[in-house]
Amino acid sequence: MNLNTLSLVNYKNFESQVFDFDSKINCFVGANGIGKTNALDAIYHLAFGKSYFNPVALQNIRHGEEFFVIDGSFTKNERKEKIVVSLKRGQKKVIKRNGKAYEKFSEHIGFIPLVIISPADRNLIIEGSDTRRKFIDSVISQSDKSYLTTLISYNKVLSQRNALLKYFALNNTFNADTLAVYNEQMTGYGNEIFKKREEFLKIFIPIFLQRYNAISLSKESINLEYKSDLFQNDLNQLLDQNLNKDKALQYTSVGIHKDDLVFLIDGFPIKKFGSQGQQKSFLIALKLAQFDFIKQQSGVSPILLLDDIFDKLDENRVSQIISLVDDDHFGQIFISDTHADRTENIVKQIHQSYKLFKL
Ligand SMILES: Nc1ncnc2c1ncn2[C@@H]1O[C@H](COP(=O)(O)OP(=O)(O)OP(=O)(O)O)[C@@H](O)[C@H]1O
Repeated sequence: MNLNTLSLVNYKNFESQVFDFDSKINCFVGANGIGKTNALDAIYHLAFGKSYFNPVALQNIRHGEEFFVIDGSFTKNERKEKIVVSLKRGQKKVIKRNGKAYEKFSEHIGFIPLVIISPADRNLIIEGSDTRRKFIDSVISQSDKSYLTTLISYNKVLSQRNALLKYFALNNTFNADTLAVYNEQMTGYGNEIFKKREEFLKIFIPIFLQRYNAISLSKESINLEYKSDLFQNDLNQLLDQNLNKDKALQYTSVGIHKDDLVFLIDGFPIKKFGSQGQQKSFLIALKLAQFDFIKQQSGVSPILLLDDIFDKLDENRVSQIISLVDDDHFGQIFISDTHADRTENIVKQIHQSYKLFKL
C-alpha cells in the first residue's frame, strides 16, 4: 500500500500544495503550527473520509474559502488507485475512487488500510468509554465489512428504542409488544457484535502485550481487559431486567453500547497511575498492535502515520520504536516532528529510503 502523490487545495492551512512521496519513509518537519499534522490528517482523510482531529467537516476548509480537495494517488496490489475527497460549503462531502463517487462512505472504509499514532490518542485514556469503543470498532471494521453494517443497524434500533422510552414517559403510556420487537432486534445485532469484539480482543491483546513489552523492555506490567454486560447475561434478559431503570432514565442502560476497555498498569488504572511516558508507550503499543492486526487480517501493510511521537519518550524507548519499524513488516511511514535534525538522525538509523519535507 503506497501513497505516491498527495495534492491539497484549501485544506486547512494549505492553499495549494503537491507532495511527491518516497515509498518508504516521509517526514514533515517545521515549526509549531506550520501544518505538519494537517498534512498527516489529509492522508487520514483519504482512508477514512474524515479528519482524525476535527470532526466538524466544514472547519477543515481553509478559512475564507468555499471548498477543499484532497487528491491522493496510491498503488495497491500493483494497481493504481486515485482517491479524491472533496467538500464544498452547502453541499455533501464526496469521496471518489478512480472517478466514481461512493454512495455509502462505509464502503470505502478498509480500502486504504491506515494507522495513526498521535498525541490526540491520549483521549483513549482520559475520555469516556465511547472513545475506546470507537477504537475497537474502527480496527474491526477495517477488515470486516459486515461488522460495520451490523453496528450501524444496532445503533439505529438503539435510538428507536430510546425514542420509544421517551415517548412512553412523555405520554404516560407503555406498550410491551413494541418494546419486545426492539429488544429482539437489539439482541440479534448485539450478540453478533459482542462475539466479534470478543474474538478480536482474544487475538489483539496478546499482540498488544508483546508490543508494549518490546517498547518498555518489560519494565512494568500492563494489561488490557474487555468489559461487557454480555459476559454475564444474554442481552434480551438484561433488557428485561433493566426495564424499570430504562423507563425512568428514558434511555437504554445496558447493551454493547456500554462496553469498555480497561487499561491497567501494575494492576491500577493507567489514567491515574501511569506516567506520561508510560501512557504514551501504552498508546503506541496499542496502535502498533492495531497495525499488526490489520496486516494479519488483510495481508496488506497499512500506511503508518506517526504524529509527533518522539516527545516525552526516553532514548531507550525511541530506539526501541525505531528498531520495531526498521523491519520489512512495515510499509510506508509518514512522520511529523518539530526538530528536523532529530528526525533526520532518527530516520537515518532506519535502513530505508526517506524524504524530508521542510514546511
Ligand atoms: N480551516 C483552517 N484554515 C486555515 N488554517 C487552519 C485551518 N485549520 C487549522 N488551521 C491552521 O493550521 C495550523 C495548525 O497546523 P498543524 O496542527 O498541522 O501544526 P503542526 O505543524 O503539526 O504544529 P505542532 O508542531 O504545534 O504540532 C494552525 O496555525 C491553524 O490555525
